[in-house]
Amino acid sequence: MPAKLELLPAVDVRDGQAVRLVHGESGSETSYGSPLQAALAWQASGAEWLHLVDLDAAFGTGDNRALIAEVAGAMDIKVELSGGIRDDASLEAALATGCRRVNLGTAALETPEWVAKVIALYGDKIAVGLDVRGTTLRGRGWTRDGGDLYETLARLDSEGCARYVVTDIAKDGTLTGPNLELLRNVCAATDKPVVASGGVSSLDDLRAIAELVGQGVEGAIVGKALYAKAFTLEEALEAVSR
Ligand SMILES: O=C(O)c1ccccc1NCC(=O)[C@H](O)[C@H](O)COP(=O)(O)O
Repeated sequence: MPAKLELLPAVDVRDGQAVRLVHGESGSETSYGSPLQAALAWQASGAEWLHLVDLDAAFGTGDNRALIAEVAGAMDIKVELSGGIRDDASLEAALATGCRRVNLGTAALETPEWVAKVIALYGDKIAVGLDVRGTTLRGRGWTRDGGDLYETLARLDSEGCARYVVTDIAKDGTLTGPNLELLRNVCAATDKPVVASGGVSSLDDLRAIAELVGQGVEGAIVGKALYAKAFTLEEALEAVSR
């Protein structure tokens, strides 16, 4: 029997606040208060993972490094850390938070040699975020084109990348449902586990993603739907339990 789908509630941090964006666009923020309170609430609701994003570091508008370290340090659950991790210093700071793994995005597009090096050094502590519009990757906080999804995926696979976090930017923060076709296509192109991100709006969306576990989907990140109270995390965990 395939494993159950892992759920990763999201805490995206901008200017010290937990926020959700629409299509990842800077300026489209809705604020949801303290990132630490949000993370503690997801943990108390039974989450096994937290997806924690430093949006300022992703956009190059500063960083929330101290706050991110405080939130990650307060968690008993596994943390996946994303946003602006592009060189040795930012990677070391991210790993020093005690997070279970980091997502590299822009670096995989702009400094492939460095990414190959850290994949070899850190193994499954490194995931790569494949953030796409259509099949074109986007970097620098999703603001710049960065090449073809499937060419980059083949390169990263050949370098031993352990896992991919796949986001359809057109869906992200919109509550319009995940891009299941994209997930199926990426799973068909790699043997490595895939974490789905962007667009989850309902328990049925989560059940539909869970149907793809046998094809290689390991987890689903859920942001806006939880903050908008479309369902509770407890309901979501129950919906994907087997
Ligand atoms: O992860 C990043 O580095 C990032 C960079 C720029 C804009 C957004 C970014 N991440 C957003 C997320 O990871 C969301 O939390 C996630 O896709 C949840 O989406 P949704 O369920 O649609 O709110």
